[in-house]
Amino acid sequence: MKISVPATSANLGPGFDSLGLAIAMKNQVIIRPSKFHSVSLKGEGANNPALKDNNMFISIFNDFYHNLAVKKRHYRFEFYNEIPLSRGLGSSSAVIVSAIASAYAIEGIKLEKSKLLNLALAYENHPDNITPAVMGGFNVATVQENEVKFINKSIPNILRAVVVIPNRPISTQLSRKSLPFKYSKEDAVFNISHSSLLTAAFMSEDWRMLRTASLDKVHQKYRMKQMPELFDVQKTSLRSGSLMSTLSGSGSTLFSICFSEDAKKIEKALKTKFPHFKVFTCDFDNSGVRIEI
Ligand SMILES: Nc1ncnc2c1ncn2[C@@H]1O[C@H](COP(=O)(O)OP(=O)(O)OP(=O)(O)O)[C@@H](O)[C@H]1O
Ligand SMILES: N[C@@H](CCO)C(=O)O
Repeated sequence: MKISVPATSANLGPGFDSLGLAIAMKNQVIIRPSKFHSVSLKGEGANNPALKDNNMFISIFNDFYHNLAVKKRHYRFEFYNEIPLSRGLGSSSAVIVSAIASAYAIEGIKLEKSKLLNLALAYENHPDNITPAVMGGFNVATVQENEVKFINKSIPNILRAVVVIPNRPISTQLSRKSLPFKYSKEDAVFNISHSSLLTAAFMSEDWRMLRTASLDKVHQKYRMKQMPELFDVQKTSLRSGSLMSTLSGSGSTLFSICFSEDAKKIEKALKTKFPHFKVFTCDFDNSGVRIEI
């Protein structure tokens, strides 16, 4: 059995804890019955001992498998990870979603995507990464009475993502602590109006509106101070033709959207100016989690 889950970029500027989309970069796990439990890791995190000894996937998988399995079996888990850890590309959401989906699929129990999403919420209480990880595409989501309420839309292939991944991680937990406890009414109104405009721009495919709509006063400036070079990455991307450029999730990745024909030019400008960062262009993912039995 093979499960794959896409990387995700959350917030998209003003949509803190609410907006997110999926890109065509994924983590995959192949699970086979085996005489003993065993784990192999390739790609991102392969040299991280914590992922071998105390793997978040295995612990979440076990939470579900022990309740669902009629007859417990051993498995070999082969992980092929493209999503870097703690860089704001939804690595934790991908693990949560794939672990829950795997436990159900291995027992042959059908799991609706909406139920998977609500189960994932117990492990990550903001829905902006888990929703695109499950659904793919662009998503607006909120949580009401422990349920994710969301609207999803596919992203057309006239657009591409340009991704800049710094060589240092930022932990989501620590990054959230750097944010203010209170905001002024002006900042709240600024983000509500921009987040609404951004959502309307995605729904109506008014891509020229993204540059204005993606401005934010709630989180980016506080977080990007930890890595001031990111302000320069953002400026360079916008000057080179991006439609929008925002901190991805809690960072440290800077995420830009552009018309497909502009992607190479923007990628080149960023690579030239920031040779120590990983820069690449990428398609969007409109499918979300995939299970192949
Ligand atoms: N492939 C993986 N296998 C096992 N655990 C992982 C894997 N990827 C991430 N994790 C777990 O998730 C943690 C990273 O979560 P964190 O929320 O800080 O970053 P992120 O999800 O990449 O960023 P963001 O939420 O801003 O998009 C890691 O420290 C590790 O515990
Ligand atoms: N909305 C979350 C995304 C990262 O998990 C944040 O900004 O902290």
